[in-house]
Amino acid sequence: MIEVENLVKKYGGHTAVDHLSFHVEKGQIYGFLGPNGAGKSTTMNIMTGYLAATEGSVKINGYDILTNPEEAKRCIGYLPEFPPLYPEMTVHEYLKFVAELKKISKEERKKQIEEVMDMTMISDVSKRLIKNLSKGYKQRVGLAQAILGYPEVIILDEPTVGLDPKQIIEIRDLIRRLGENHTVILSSHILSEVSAVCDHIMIISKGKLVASDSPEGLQKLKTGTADLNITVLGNKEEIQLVLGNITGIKEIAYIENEDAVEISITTPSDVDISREAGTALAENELPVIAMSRQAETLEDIFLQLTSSEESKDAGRASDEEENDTEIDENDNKEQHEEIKVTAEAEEEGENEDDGNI
Ligand SMILES: Nc1ncnc2c1ncn2[C@@H]1O[C@H](COP(=O)(O)OP(=O)(O)OP(=O)(O)O)[C@@H](O)[C@H]1O
Repeated sequence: MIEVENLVKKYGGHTAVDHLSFHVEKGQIYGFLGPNGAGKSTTMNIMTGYLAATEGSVKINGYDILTNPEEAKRCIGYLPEFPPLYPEMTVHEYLKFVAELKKISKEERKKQIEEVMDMTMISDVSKRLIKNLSKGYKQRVGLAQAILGYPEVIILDEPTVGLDPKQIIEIRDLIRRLGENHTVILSSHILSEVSAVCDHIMIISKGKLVASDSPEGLQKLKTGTADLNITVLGNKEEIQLVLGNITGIKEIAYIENEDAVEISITTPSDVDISREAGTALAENELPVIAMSRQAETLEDIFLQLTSSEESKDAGRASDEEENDTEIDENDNKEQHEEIKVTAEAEEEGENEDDGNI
């Protein structure tokens, strides 16, 4: 359904997307996960035809986004990180305008606008000016415009960013429902977000794909170990003798302080020796003054896969600003022109301007 091959995007001297390849199959929810600056928005902007790639290709249902943009774009609904909303329009006017841009037939338009407003729960604000809506409602309007025309693929860039917990749950539910009839790709820098809704997770770091699997498959990347840290009053030799009788320890290290010893123990994640170790040390009059156990989580895997790249990213923004090119503006030109041509959206209904929602 979507084939991304060897995608590269360079901003001046900086490579934001670095030979990225992946395929997206029909009818699944995909999560594009990566820390800030990993290249998620850039990739989505290229996939949706907002931005030109430096190298590589994107095919949507067999249509190349560069050479067959109209056919390819018809298959996609896109909610960018900053949705192109028109603050002076009412919600209904805006959706009507988008429906026209998407060339939805006049007969279909009214029905579809009502359906998407219903799905995104914005019918009650249809006559409000967009500028007076809260962030959560604006996001829903952005989603509604992406769904209009019922494209096969819906691409959502950080759809829950800036929303409150209740709104996040509502948007997640909506994404799950969308996943029943559409292929959905969403980006996020929060692991819990993608694991909550996605069938498949692609982890991107510094423009490269570092993992691609189901949430269950990613669990298998765990090293399968747990760390137990114990601080004991006593001497190292005595402690070594006591702990030497306990089975299940993979690795053990001791740091001697003045009158205490800090012990770091690694065990398989399904082996918990904390009770046995605590009891044995106490029975041998070796008081335990601190103990903590930590099993590896999916977060740890995400951090391991991405953190080595992150420090290199620090401070890059300023260099990039200097090197920035005009490419983006030119890429967006086509869209702006398209909007200008059809910007005579008809007035409909009253512009109720009665406060924030
Ligand atoms: N127009 C631009 N000019 C120069 N550098 C850019 C431009 N747009 C993005 N970048 C850089 O490219 C890299 C990838 O940015 P991108 O916005 O795609 O990342 P992201 O994963 O979506 O991050 P975020 O979650 O913060 O939006 C970053 O280092 C960013 O600073």
